[in-house]
Amino acid sequence: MNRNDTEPHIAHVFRGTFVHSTRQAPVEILTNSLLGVDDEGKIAFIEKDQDASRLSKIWGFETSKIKQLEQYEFLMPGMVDTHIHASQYSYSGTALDLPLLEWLKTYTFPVEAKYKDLEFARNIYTKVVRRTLKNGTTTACYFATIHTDASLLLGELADKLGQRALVGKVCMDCNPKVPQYKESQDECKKETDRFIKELLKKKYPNVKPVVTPRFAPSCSSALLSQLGEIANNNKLHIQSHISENKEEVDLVKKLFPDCKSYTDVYLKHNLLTDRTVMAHGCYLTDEELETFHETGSAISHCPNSNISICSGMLNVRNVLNHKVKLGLGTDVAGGYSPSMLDAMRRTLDTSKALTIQDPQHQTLTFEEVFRALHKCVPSPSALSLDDQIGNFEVGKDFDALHVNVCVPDGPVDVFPGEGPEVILEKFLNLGDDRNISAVYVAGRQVVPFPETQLSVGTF
Ligand SMILES: O=c1[nH]c(=O)c2nc[nH]c2[nH]1
Ligand SMILES: [Zn+2]
Repeated sequence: MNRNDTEPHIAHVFRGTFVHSTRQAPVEILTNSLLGVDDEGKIAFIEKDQDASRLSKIWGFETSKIKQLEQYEFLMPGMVDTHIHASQYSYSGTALDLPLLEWLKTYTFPVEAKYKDLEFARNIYTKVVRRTLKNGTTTACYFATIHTDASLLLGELADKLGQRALVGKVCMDCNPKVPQYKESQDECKKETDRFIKELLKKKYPNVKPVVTPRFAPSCSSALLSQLGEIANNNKLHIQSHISENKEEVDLVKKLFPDCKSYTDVYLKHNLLTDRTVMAHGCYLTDEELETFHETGSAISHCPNSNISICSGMLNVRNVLNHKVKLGLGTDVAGGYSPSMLDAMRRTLDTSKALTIQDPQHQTLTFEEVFRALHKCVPSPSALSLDDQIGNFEVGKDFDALHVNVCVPDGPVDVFPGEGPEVILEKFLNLGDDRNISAVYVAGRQVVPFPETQLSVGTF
């Protein structure tokens, strides 16, 4: 068959093992298969077929260009961090000794205030995008700070380094404990409008704005309403925090006495939509989870943070039983690790801790958590990007990790007779960035970093 010049051409063909989630199965492993990516970065074919010459004729590629994956190598979809504070990356791994509200006042707000300085912002934002990409995060849902220009810079860096991202300029007009770190309601509205307009004007293919009220305690009711209106008028994503710790839940009750729950605060301000991602949710009641289900809003489970600053333990099984969309988040820097593999492990640990407390609790399986790593079907994904990413279906963007479980001096040992299921489980439980040989976003190889990007910032 002759292919028309206007049709996409094949940019990459891989042969070997591909692991992903489908509507039917949380883990599907295809061995001895071929996966082709076109020059628009989309998956052109994935076939369990040794007949490369037939496919090469149909698609017009040379079989000599096929990249062969070896015994301990596989491709899996890129991981999606549904909640990460790019602005807190500089102190990740430290400052984990206070509960949420004290932690915000003591560590977080003073650091975030520094992002007025664009050179400071450039250095940290470059590092967080690179670190997360290297660890296999192909999509990140970022909180920046209240500063519009630094938030735009984060979008520019994600685009340049090749990460898919939702970027949020943080909105907060109440901060009695650190009053110098906030804006007026009017500034929040104007700056959010400017942020959205300028970011969209850049036409970055994979970087979009997300409307970001920090959380109910730092926003007036008037600001929440305005942000709901902006998000709904422009069909934008929304991100915030909800029910992370008990003191915060009590504070919200006092601040919003007319709302029957924390969820009701966001519902009343039109902030719960099928493009909303709320982080934590440890103390949501069944009734609140029903509201999440009805509105199509998602929860970002951030287990490292939940444990590190002693916030609580989200019962993910209960969330799934309510058919609420669920993603995983690192929540750097309340969570100390920027790695989504860590988020997966902490998710399993928390689920097991809940089973220790209550043997009736149905522990999550590693397969279920694997699905949550890249937000796949059956329910629309936490970030509602399912038609575009999440697995290796034909037509989706090729966001993928090339994993090699057996690298010299790596963290994983393999033994004879171990098949792809074992190799996958070992990578998920024991692997790290040394096992991620390459990262692709929309077909573009973004890790290893190109030589031109090897030098980073000044400090
Ligand atoms: O873990 C968190 N990190 C934050 O920065 C934050 N702000 C409000 N609530 C929060 N929770
Ligand atoms: Zn957070």
